[in-house]
Amino acid sequence: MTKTAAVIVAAGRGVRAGGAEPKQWQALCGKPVLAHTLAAFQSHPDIAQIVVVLHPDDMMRADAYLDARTQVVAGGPERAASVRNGLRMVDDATQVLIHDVARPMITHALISRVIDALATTTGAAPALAVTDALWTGKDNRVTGTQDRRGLYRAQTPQGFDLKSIIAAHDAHAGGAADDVEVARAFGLEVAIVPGDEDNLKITLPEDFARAERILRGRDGH
Ligand SMILES: Nc1ccn([C@@H]2O[C@H](COP(=O)(O)OP(=O)(O)OP(=O)(O)O)[C@@H](O)[C@H]2O)c(=O)n1
Ligand SMILES: C[C@](O)(CO)[C@H](O)COP(=O)(O)O
Repeated sequence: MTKTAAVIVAAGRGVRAGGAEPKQWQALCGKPVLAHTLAAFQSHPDIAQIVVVLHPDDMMRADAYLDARTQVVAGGPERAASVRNGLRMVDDATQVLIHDVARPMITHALISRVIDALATTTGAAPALAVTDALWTGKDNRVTGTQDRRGLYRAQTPQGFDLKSIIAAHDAHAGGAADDVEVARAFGLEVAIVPGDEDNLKITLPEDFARAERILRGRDGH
């Protein structure tokens, strides 16, 4: 029987976002970013287990947002190490969705799209095709243009057969931009799932206001 776990990576320090504390602990419509992200997975009917990967300094900060299916583990010095630590805690699933805590606008529809895609492939991840012209630049001057055809903006959750992605991470030395990079280096096939423009990664200070606008729109405000 197929069972799905989620690994929520939340061990970063959110340097680019600024603020008095790491972005995952900053408020979004009155609740920490982490609370929004966790709630989306905890309320999804097909998620059997959740592992939250926290910075060692934050190990007690998530207690108020945990439920019976949610466990905490310490992360590592880069995202890939945090993912590995999270994967090691998964013990009640055959496949796993790996998601950035910094993407709190995740919806059940997108979670379900990734889960459904895993029925026919070892990897599946959401992305949006690049629709703008692409340049290279230096010192605020355009230095060239790039062909956008075949380029995508990757999102999370990135889903995989659990044993396959564990083997891929065990075989992958060093960091990686995402888990699709690790999976493909190991030879795994990864299907592209339609992403969601609202599934932004809170990275810069201005992203909080955009996320709040989306949240308020969902609540009909
Ligand atoms: N050692 C790390 C680094 C990042 N992450 C997580 O990976 C996700 C995507 O990373 P990013 O947006 O870069 O978050 P930060 O590393 O916190 O941001 P910054 O690079 O601005 O410090 C985030 O949910 C972050 O918490 C993690 O779990 N462990
Ligand atoms: C995993 C990711 O969100 C996919 O777009 C992205 O690679 C994270 O990048 P970051 O530099 O760790 O923010």
